[in-house]
Amino acid sequence: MDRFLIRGGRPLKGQIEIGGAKNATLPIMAAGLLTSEKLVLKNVPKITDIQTMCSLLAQHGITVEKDHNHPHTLTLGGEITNTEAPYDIVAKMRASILVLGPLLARVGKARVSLPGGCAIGTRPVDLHLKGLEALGAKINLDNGYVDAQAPKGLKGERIVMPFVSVGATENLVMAATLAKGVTEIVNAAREPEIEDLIECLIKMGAKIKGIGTDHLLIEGVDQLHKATHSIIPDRIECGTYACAAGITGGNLKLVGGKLEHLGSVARLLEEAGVEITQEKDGIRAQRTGALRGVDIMTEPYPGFPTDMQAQFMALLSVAEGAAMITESIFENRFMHVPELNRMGARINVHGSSAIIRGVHSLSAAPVMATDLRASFSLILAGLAANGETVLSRIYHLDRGYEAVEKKLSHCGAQIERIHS
Ligand SMILES: CC(=O)N[C@H]1[C@@H](OP(=O)(O)OP(=O)(O)OC[C@H]2O[C@@H](n3ccc(=O)[nH]c3=O)[C@H](O)[C@@H]2O)O[C@H](CO)[C@@H](O)[C@@H]1O
Ligand SMILES: C=C(OP(=O)(O)O)C(=O)O
Repeated sequence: MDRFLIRGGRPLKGQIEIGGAKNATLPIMAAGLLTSEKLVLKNVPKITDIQTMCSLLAQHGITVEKDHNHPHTLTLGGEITNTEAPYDIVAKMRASILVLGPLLARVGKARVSLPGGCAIGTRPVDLHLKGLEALGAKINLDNGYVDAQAPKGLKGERIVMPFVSVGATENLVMAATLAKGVTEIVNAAREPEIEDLIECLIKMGAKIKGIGTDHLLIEGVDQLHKATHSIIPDRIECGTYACAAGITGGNLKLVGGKLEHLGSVARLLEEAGVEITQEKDGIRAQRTGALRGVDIMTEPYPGFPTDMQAQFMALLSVAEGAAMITESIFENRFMHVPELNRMGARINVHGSSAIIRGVHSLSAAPVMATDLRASFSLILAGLAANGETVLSRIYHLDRGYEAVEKKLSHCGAQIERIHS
């Protein structure tokens, strides 16, 4: 298992290219199941979650062509020959559940392994299943699989989501594109990644109104067709590197980053002492003075994203004063706390809130990654700490961040991947 060796204490300066958003690419690749015509995707990040989605689509009969001259372009196409999403692939990546809606809509059946929980929470998929049932699917759970059937096709319906779910909204929007009649989704998630999915579906011929709002109207069509789409920049990768500039007292240009997608992350970075400015081709993140403690609550977009919580906690661990982070989305997303504390942070967890008392400096230690964003919070701590930090289990990180060591080294960090 690979590890990172980080020698901290150097301010990061320079430019980092922000890649395409993982959480937009995954549902958009699943949307490739909605047509047999070619879907050309540009700005696709080179990360292991995308490889996993390629394997899953291949399992369903979809070919995924890579373009060696354009390593961030994928072309999807072909007929669905198999409707089973097996446990061994779904267990690697929960977003595999996103093939359920498209398979049902296109061929009227799907058998998808239940994803189960993961390090950050139990993460049920009941809203996905109830929504698809409302569209007319018959769903049974057997032997750990969702067995879904809609032999006569899906039918548009009004669905009121009891709370906001990104994945359920995506599954239902995709399913509704080929349903008969109109589907209305009330209290839909409105993350930029959902807007990107909808933009792509519209290019494929879908009829969707309400883009960017929590109220979507989808008029089903008979079929979708070929399209070319470029994935939006990853706002979480962008926010993560902005935290790297902040925690090291550096100055980074985040090429391709979009302020409009950062939303409350930009405001809270500013309040914490990291200046964020939109430039012509990206965002500049620069620490201008001391870091200050700020209080944060994770919420659905446009609120503060749970996917930035761990990285912000690392930043606040060396800020002046106290801060409180409340995690309202996932019940177990503080696994990085004991590891940060082993590096000298002073963080106490009380239920869904963590109190962070800022310390003057962190010290290097061997630490272990527990999930994707927790991994990066430990890299941030390692970049700020004195001495050598060794971060193990970085396969979590490789799920969602492309070429981390290259991007950071280019800006003056000392970080090395140790293969073992
Ligand atoms: C691939 C992808 O895009 N992943 C993102 C997506 O995950 P994901 O789509 O899994 O997250 P959801 O928005 O669905 O989850 C939000 C909350 O709702 C709960 N829930 C969800 C569905 C359901 O059927 N029942 C239920 O109870 C979840 O357990 C969680 O507590 O949004 C999360 C919240 O912004 C992000 O952290 C993930 O990075
Ligand atoms: C939690 C995340 O991803 P996933 O939903 O794929 O586990 C994430 O991107 O931080």
